[in-house]
Amino acid sequence: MATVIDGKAVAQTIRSEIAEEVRALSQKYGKVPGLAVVIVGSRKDSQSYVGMKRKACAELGIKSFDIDLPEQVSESDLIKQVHNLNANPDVHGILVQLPLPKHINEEKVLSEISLDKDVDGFHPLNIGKLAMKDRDPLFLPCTPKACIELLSRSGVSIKGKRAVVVGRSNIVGLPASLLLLKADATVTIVHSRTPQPESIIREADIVIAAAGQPMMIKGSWIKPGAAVIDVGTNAVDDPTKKSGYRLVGDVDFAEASKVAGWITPVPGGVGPMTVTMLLHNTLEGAKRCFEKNH
Ligand SMILES: Nc1nc(=O)c2c([nH]1)NC[C@@H]1CN(c3ccc(C(=O)N[C@@H](CCC(=O)O)C(=O)O)cc3)C=[N+]21
Repeated sequence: MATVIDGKAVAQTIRSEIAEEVRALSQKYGKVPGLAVVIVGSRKDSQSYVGMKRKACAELGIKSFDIDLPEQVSESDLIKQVHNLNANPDVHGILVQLPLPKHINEEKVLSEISLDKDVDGFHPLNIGKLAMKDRDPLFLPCTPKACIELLSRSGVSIKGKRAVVVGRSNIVGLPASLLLLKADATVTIVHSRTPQPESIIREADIVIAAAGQPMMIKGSWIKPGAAVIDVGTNAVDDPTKKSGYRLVGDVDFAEASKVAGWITPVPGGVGPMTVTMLLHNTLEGAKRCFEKNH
């Protein structure tokens, strides 16, 4: 039976560490870290994620700046908001919740975020640095950073291991594979056009599942003893729930947990850690800013 990695508990531990550092900064400089969370439109999932982020800020003593824009906002008005936040000295991190409405060019908006406030790590330059040897981006993208942190806090070493990332999205699969590579794993990415992904996944000591396909990874696909990090957050219909749905990962947890050495659950695995890494990035950004101006 696998050790189930309790993402909520690890996140809580890190959150108390962050809260402690926020108190220390506030004593030393008389200022607290600030995070701007920008949301466009009213997608229910985005509203819920943004709500979690703002609530977590409040709990840790980080000041949150809430920018809520209508679905029809123009690209140039959104960029104006980003420029305002870039210029605001009380804001140390800027997050533009994705996905954006179709009429807005996502890459263009993300490129306007000041590099030293890019707490999502989505600025093309930060991603470029992530892809290069011996270059360090100012911020690591939150979900990939959450995956690595969960492995290291569970005592799973990465160096020399075979890692397979399932999915190649800009926000998870691709940066996660780059981070694993930086940590000296031998990395393979499998995706929707890979024939027989199971035969490749079976060779992995570390699996990061980020395909967005409910329970696609079966227990028989997992190498015995492997570490399985499940990034999937898929809502599936469940009439027994008051909400009418429940969240499942990309991994068939019931099967895989019998084979794996470590596994993260959904919910309660990577999700709470993603938000925590955002807060951690905000703290880092604020620290760099306070030290520079001191
Ligand atoms: N600019 C930007 N940055 C992001 O980091 C970003 C984004 N856009 N767009 C959407 C994705 C998704 N995402 C999640 C965050 C927390 C949970 C999370 O905490 N999930 C809980 C469950 C929450 C529930 O019950 O609904 C859990 O897994 O336990 C999940 C998903 C961040 N994203």
